[in-house]
Amino acid sequence: MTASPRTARPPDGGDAPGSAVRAVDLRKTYPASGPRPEVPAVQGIDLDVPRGEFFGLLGPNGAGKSTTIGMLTTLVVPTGGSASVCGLDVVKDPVEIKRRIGVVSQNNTLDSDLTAAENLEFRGRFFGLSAKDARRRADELIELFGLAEHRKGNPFEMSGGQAKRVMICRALMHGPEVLFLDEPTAGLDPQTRANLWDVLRGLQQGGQTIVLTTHYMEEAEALCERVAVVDHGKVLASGTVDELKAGAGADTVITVAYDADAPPGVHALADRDTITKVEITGGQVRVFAADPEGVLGELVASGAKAGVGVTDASQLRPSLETVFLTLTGREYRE
Ligand SMILES: Nc1ncnc2c1ncn2[C@@H]1O[C@H](COP(=O)(O)OP(=O)(O)OP(=O)(O)O)[C@@H](O)[C@H]1O
Repeated sequence: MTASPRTARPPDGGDAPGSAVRAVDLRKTYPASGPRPEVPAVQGIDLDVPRGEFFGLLGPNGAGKSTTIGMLTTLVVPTGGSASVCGLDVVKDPVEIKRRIGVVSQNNTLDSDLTAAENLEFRGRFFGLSAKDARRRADELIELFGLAEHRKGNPFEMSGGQAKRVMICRALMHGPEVLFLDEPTAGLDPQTRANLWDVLRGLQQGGQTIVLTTHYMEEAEALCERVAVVDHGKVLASGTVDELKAGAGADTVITVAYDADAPPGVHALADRDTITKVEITGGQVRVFAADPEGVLGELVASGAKAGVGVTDASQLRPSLETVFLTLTGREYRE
């Protein structure tokens, strides 16, 4: 399916120059509450998303992605730095920004008293469309998103994927300049996720600027033109997926777990030109290699020579996962 709602471009209808989203040293510290200390959820994030781009904030749970999206969509008040959306300041112009953006949150926030179509029409009316225009726009989106069979359905009796499509339609009712999606495919099965990816790709091909958060590496790789990798409230690296892979995560990462301390032979690997680094933690050895040929075999052979068995082994080719490993020294956990 190719979704390209007509009104999803900037209001001037063209390739408006400039940023759709900008953040400079953006910060949010949630205050202490009772025994809970304050939480520095976002600790100085810089972003610059041009119009028309598909941009992703990628990071594990708790990295600060939702808080960042919350500030950009004016729901969370920053405690430091600044941010603008469509050239408008998120603190000074929240009402005007809300007119210019669409937001799809993680949870189903559709109105259970209304059908799918009524949810859309209600949103259209809220944004000032006449009843006739709201119905026409809702029909158009329902058709585009393959929801015709569900137009009279209750949004809480639909599958997760169908409800998410209705939420995306609702967010598009007023032709927003920027569409924000917070973890749009979290909890969906792989087939439904792939279908939603097609929907989102179609939207972007129609000119829609999209900012999404995800903790799925493969989602960011599949959809985003540029990605910011976030962890502990900070951007660790940003760029196109290829740039990121060619930079921090250019190596293949070979990890071997032994059933005892790493055998002495593995230290020698670090001297080789094609090996960037070797990390040894107890019985685990992780080798970052520009050329991985033969490395895994050598790690197994070193173990056998020292009478140490291998309990686990993996080899990751350069990907966002190796980028994350290289940047943080930690494996990426969803
Ligand atoms: N309202 C709040 N009050 C206090 N702490 C919060 C609040 N909202 C989030 N946090 C904390 O801020 C940190 C960042 O959370 P945030 O939800 O922004 O991360 P995330 O990357 O979106 O993770 P997830 O995908 O799990 O939502 C976490 O430690 C979280 O517990």
